Amino acid sequence: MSKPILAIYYATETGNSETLARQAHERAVAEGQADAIVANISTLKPADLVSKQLALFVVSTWGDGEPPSDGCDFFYDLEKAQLDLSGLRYSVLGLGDRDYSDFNGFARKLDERLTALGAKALLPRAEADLDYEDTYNEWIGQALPLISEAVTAS
Ligand SMILES: Cc1cc2nc3c(=O)[nH]c(=O)nc-3n(C[C@H](O)[C@H](O)[C@H](O)COP(=O)(O)O)c2cc1C
Repeated sequence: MSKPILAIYYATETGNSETLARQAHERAVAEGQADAIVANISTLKPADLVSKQLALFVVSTWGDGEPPSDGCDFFYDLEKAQLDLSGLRYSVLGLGDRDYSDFNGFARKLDERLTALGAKALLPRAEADLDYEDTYNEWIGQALPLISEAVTAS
């Protein structure tokens, strides 16, 4: 199999998740993942994930535990899809607000669905509140060494 390329996807309504995903991408490139890509989740079809080996998802939650609008089509299709994602290692960072009853509901549903399709979590889902910087820094700080290890071992 070819060297894994890191793909970072974001789903956002007001841009916070995109900002963090782009920061994560810059940091990944600086730390050696030169071919890493960053993209809106709306550009992704669930079947595309079958051929991916490493992915990070930065997603917010809207409505009451729902995806932001750019994540709706992807997640609707992912819920219906019957795919073997056992070749994929991934992690989800959720952005939310603890004042909502379904805190980080979409991040949780996405994580659970990826696991149900056979994908393996590189590290547990992180759930950030409105002050998301510390949670983001801790999550990306843990994720990137694991990604480097996975690339080196492949
Ligand atoms: C109308 C509205 C609904 C929201 N619903 C939820 C929710 O159900 N659960 C949650 O954890 N956060 C909820 N949030 C908080 C957002 O997820 C949070 O502000 C996040 O940082 C937005 O990131 P984005 O700019 O990437 O969309 C909601 C915010 C608004 C304004």
